[in-house]
Amino acid sequence: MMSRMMMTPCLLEIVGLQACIGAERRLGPLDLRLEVGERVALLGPSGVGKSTLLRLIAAELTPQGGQVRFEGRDLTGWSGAGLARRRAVLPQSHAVAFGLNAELVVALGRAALDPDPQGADIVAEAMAQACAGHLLGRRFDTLSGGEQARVQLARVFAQLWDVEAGLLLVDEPLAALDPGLQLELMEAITGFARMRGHALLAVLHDVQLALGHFGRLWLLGPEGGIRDLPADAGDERVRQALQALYRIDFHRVDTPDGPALVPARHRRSV
Ligand SMILES: Nc1ncnc2c1ncn2[C@@H]1O[C@H](COP(=O)(O)OP(=O)(O)OP(=O)(O)O)[C@@H](O)[C@H]1O
Repeated sequence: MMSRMMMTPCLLEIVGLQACIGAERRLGPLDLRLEVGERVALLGPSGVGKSTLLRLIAAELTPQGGQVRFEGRDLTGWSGAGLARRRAVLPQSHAVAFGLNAELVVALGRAALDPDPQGADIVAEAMAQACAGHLLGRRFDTLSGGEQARVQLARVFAQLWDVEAGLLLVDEPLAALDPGLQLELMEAITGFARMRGHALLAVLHDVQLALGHFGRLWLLGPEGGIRDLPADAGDERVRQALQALYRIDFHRVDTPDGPALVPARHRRSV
């Protein structure tokens, strides 16, 4: 793996990226790198600009300054179809045409790809992998929030099903799910990415999921800068940085799964 990563150019390179956040705040300038197969959780307080950054990386927004390079090429040099073959985006909210059934929504993930006789099988397998196999034939707009989230996850799985070393961008993919399903889908997402060598960048609010399933944390603060730290609950720098970010204390506790950071009941005074 190491020799492959040394030979492969950086998957995603963010150089001096700047953007507006609402009317008054700015994001950046940011300099960040994501290598092939890496897993990074993007954390920060609500409204700080996480989705905005993800949309800049997805080429859905244009920066005010700087560059996002994907596979060595500025995003402005990619066609929509070219990007769709190499990276998939799961946004925080989805608008879906009235009346589509679940497998049609999943098949939309492959709409920009060449026609494939295996397409229907891939859709069914992607739904199974996203714990949505039982929703085949159901109308999307009759599904619960958690069921819709699984179908949308299956859509991005279908898009990158037969791609290697691509990029998966997901924005709060587990927000509408119960704790058991959160864990199951977190493992489905990381397992899917690991098997194909995809890099994964996920906006999350759950610190424990971020620490347990990712290699690095990008901590986005209200001043528009990012701290890049290992996703290691045993690292005191991580505890300190999370405390400053969310303005709460975190207790470090030992669990059978290793160290964990648990929010304290009192608010931090400074
Ligand atoms: N289209 C838009 N027009 C105006 N303001 C916007 C727009 N999109 C986002 N914003 C503002 O930019 C700021 C950052 O929004 P963003 O969705 O990136 O934050 P976030 O960190 O992802 O938040 P959350 O954790 O609550 O999802 C917010 O104040 C938001 O109101």
